[in-house]
Amino acid sequence: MRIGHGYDVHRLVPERKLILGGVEIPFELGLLGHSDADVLTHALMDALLGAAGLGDIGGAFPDSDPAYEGISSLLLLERVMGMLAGKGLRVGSADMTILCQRPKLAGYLPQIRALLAQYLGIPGDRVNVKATTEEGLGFTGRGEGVAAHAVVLLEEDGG
Ligand SMILES: Nc1ccn([C@@H]2O[C@H](COP(=O)(O)O)[C@@H](O)[C@H]2O)c(=O)n1
Ligand SMILES: C[C@@]1(CO)OP(=O)(O)OP(=O)(O)OC[C@H]1O
Repeated sequence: MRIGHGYDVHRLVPERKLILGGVEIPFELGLLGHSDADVLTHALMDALLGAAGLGDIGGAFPDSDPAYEGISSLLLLERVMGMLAGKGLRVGSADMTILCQRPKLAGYLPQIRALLAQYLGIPGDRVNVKATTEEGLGFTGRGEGVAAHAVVLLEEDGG
């Protein structure tokens, strides 16, 4: 069994979409990035790559490469899952936390969880997605950005 942790931050700005775990959330601001800036999926991919000993998303999908401009992070997650399969690894479970002052995310978490479980190839009860504010403190508290943490367990095929 292998464990991995991922963390990512993206800035909230006008005229961008707010996409978290592949789900578009209606809000007046969205996340800035080279890709779709889906901070939750980025943290998840970093946890998966970390557990597999495969580095990080910046190494796998450089933000200097125009091929990734505006790309859906779910497509990148699909590629990460292919990299894990190539090493004989599958996901056991995943737990994630989104740090976000606004908007309220509770109503979207079940949809995000179901979608990510599908991409991870595991039942929904092996995936958990939580949201918390940071009580108005720091950059997430001021609404300047959204951060996400992810922890995953990987299992070896046949293990
Ligand atoms: N953007 C957010 C942040 C939090 N929630 C939900 O509210 C609960 C309480 O949050 P605290 O930061 O006060 O602990 C939290 O457990 C989430 O369920 C949310 O929906 N959206
Ligand atoms: C996802 C990638 C893809 O180019 O771009 P960004 O959206 O800028 O996101 P970041 O979290 O900075 O990770 C780097 C890149 O891998």
